[in-house]
Amino acid sequence: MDISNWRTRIDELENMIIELLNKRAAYAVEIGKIKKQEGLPVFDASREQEILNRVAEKTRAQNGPLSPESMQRIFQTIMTETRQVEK
Ligand SMILES: O=C(O)C(=O)C[C@]1(C(=O)O)C=C[C@@H](O)C=C1
Repeated sequence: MDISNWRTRIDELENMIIELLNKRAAYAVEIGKIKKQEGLPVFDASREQEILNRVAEKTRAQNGPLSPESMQRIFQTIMTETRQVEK
């Protein structure tokens, strides 16, 4: 396969990732509404740590090519941005 074929595949995956990230954020918006009703803070350090641990574990099990640390950085950014839509 040539570069342009691989890029087409990447483009397709990006569309899926965008859709999934927006779906994830939409669920978080619902969590944000409940937190507001219950007077809870948006930031939940223990939940974020739990996600980061699971992300590293799953990435390790898949054997890369992304490292567990790299995947954790990606998910940390996702959660930081998600907090913004919950406000
Ligand atoms: O699970 C929650 O409580 C959320 O608000 C969602 C979420 C996330 O993006 O996964 C976002 C902010 C919190 O700090 C923890 C997790």
